Amino acid sequence: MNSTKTYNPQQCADSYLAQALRRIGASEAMEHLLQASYREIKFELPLIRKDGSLAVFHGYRVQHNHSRGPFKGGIRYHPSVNWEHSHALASIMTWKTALVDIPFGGAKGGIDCDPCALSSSELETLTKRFIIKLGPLVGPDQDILAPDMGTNAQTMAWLYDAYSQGEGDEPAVVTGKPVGLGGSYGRAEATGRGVAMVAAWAAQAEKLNLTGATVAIQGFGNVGSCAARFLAERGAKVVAISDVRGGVYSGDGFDIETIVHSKEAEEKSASALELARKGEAISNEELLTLEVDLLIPAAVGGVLHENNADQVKARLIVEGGNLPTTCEAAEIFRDRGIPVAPDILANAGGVTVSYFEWAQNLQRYRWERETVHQRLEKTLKKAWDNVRKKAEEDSLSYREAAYVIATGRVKHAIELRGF
Ligand SMILES: NC(=O)C1=CN([C@@H]2O[C@H](COP(=O)(O)OP(=O)(O)OC[C@H]3O[C@@H](n4cnc5c(N)ncnc54)[C@H](OP(=O)(O)O)[C@@H]3O)[C@@H](O)[C@H]2O)C=CC1
Ligand SMILES: O=C(O)CCC(=O)C(=O)O
Repeated sequence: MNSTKTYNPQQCADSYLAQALRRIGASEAMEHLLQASYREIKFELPLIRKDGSLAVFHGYRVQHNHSRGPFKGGIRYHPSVNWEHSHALASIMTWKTALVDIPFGGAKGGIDCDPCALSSSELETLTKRFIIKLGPLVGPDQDILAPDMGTNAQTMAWLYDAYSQGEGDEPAVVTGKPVGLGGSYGRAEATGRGVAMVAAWAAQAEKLNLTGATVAIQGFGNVGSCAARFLAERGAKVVAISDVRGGVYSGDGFDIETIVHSKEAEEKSASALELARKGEAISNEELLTLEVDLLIPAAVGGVLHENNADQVKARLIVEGGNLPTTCEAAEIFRDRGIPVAPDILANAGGVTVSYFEWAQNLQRYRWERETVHQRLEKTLKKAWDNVRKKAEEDSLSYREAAYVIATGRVKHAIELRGF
């Protein structure tokens, strides 16, 4: 579905970084420092499968930068997880937390497994071993874990439990936990909620009326489905959705609430696509080039690349997923005048509410749901206003402006701390 053979997430992240550092006048030595990770951890994860066979998976955690606060970022369970992906995703966490101005650095990692092919008890064992192997390198003041692709609130509960066995009860080591176990109201849907907010502000800036605007969303997991719900609430018409198997299209728009809240979906006995039965089958590649107002890639990286960017017909792209656009495609969109709200802004709602969860855990005090929503909106709006202003003042794309702001803040923090 994408140019995975040529997609190099690290090259992509480094290229966005290098452009920004040139703009802020950083030295080559500073560029080297900001590209490199602080620490990279890789380990074997043996697992005796239900049938008695031995499987060996690999765990990764890349701690990229902690100049502005403890390392922070998600854990991904997907066969594609490797050092290269973890490093690229960790570095963009550093820029994301800096852009929304929360007191964290950046990290990422995960396990190279297909979670759908493992039983719940196998996943629990693997997850608990993962955090035990990380030992003292994680903790509420060291590195705070969170969900990403293939992981969820249950995974976070297992991580919390395993960490607390050795360290005493410590919910702040991981965010995105179930609300009944120290999780924050609003974290589960925060990323998609933030995507919808940024989409609304960007649409307004680009003179695109969101009411009745057509939307195509690639990936209908946590981020994609929540973005769909909140955009539908704002009057947009979600005409295409997809999962790993492919997509569905309906010119009339899908009833997102029904799909998301249907009994089958909750029981996970049917995919979103099976539930959207009235749709016409399309491929994931076709979804990206539909004639829509708004395109939201909310699955894997590198799906918008040099071979399809010319065919994209959307008027606005909002990056729900991480690194969905290669640097070549970003240039094509820039030349074609298609605005892109970049991942480090558009999907920063998740880590923002993770910060709120961490703060609540440290205070041992739960905030009201409304407080979380209001503070999320305030944080993202400030970041959006800064990005828009910088883009206008310096004739930059939204991504270029976001990187200039974020990298400038991290560089400043490093300089203040000293070497
Ligand atoms: N969860 C979060 O809070 C945050 C997530 N993100 C990013 O958002 C993206 C999605 O994450 P999230 O929603 O949490 O993950 P989920 O695992 O909840 O959902 C992923 C979705 O993408 C689909 N998918 C997987 N592979 C492909 C593919 N090759 N082509 C098309 N669709 C595919 C999955 O289909 P199926 O279910 O059939 O496998 C599923 O619908 C990732 O890039 C992640 O890094 C960013 C910020 C925060
Ligand atoms: O909530 C978090 O801490 C991190 C979420 C994440 O992994 C991301 O923003 O890509």
